[in-house]
Amino acid sequence: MRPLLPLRLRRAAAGGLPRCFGMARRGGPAWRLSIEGNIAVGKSTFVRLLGKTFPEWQMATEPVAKWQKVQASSSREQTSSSQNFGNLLQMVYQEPSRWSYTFQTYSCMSRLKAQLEPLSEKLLKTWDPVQIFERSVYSDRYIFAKNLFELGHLTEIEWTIYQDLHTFLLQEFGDRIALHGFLYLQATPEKCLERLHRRGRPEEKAIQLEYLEQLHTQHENWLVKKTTEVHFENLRNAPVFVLDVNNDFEDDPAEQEELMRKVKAFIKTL
Ligand SMILES: Nc1ncnc2c1ncn2[C@@H]1O[C@H](COP(=O)(O)OP(=O)(O)O)[C@@H](O)[C@H]1O
Ligand SMILES: Nc1nc2c(ncn2[C@H]2C[C@H](O)[C@@H](COP(=O)(O)O)O2)c(=O)[nH]1
Repeated sequence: MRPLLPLRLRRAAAGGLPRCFGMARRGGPAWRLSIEGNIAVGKSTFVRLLGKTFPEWQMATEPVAKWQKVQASSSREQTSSSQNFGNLLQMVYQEPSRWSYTFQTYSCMSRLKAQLEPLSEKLLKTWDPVQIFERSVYSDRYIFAKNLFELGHLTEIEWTIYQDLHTFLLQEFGDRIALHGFLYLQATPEKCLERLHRRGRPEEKAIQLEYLEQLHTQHENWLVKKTTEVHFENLRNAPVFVLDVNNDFEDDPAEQEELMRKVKAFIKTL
């Protein structure tokens, strides 16, 4: 593991003034936060609310549609009718032992690409730019891949190769993919199951409460209890802000305002 400067100093070295100097600035390095949380806890809904409240911020949503329709990369020569290789999300739920390694490789790559996206023109003109990511390369490993290994859907050799690849890629990309903090949307597994049923994504029909309980425990161990062994210094020290989203805030403007106020206050502490 390469030694890293504390994030504030790295931001300063990269040309932007860290907030501890108390000055807003335009176009400097952005604050980069990931929204984490269980399946159907409300991450996409929350990201939409952030987008509405802070239209100048840049949002990277989780590329679920890409996992539902895997296609060859567009950088190669393309015909107008791109070939569809299948619904990997459905495949991993139907046959987890066969498809978990493939899924984690693909999801990790898509998260890596999202975290490498440059700042948009709009964000470059913004005072105190903020980039929001729906999940991260870290939840890929410390929530999903870890859980699939513990369930026996990733073999020892697959888990070893995945971790080796993950560590290598994250070290290679270093600061370019660094995050300054995490917003953990927390709700009971029962509440998540209720919302999952309400959303009605066909691939998720067979998900049982037990799976959401396992993922809930993985989130708590990583982000709250900090008992998950992590392999990146900057991750160990990254601030985590826990937001209780058990309440139905979708139709409650006061609750929405309070949540947005908390996010702004969290960013001020970074
Ligand atoms: N706070 C909330 N209160 C009530 N319903 C919610 C809330 N957040 C999300 N939902 C609903 O729950 C379902 C899952 O939300 P979604 O944002 O897609 O979750 P995620 O992105 O975490 O998987 C959607 O039908 C959404 O409308
Ligand atoms: N096996 C994995 N499944 C994953 C991963 N990331 C997301 N998912 C699944 C969970 C949901 O069914 C769907 C979208 O997630 P939301 O929580 O946004 O609804 O994709 C993963 O890394 N591995």
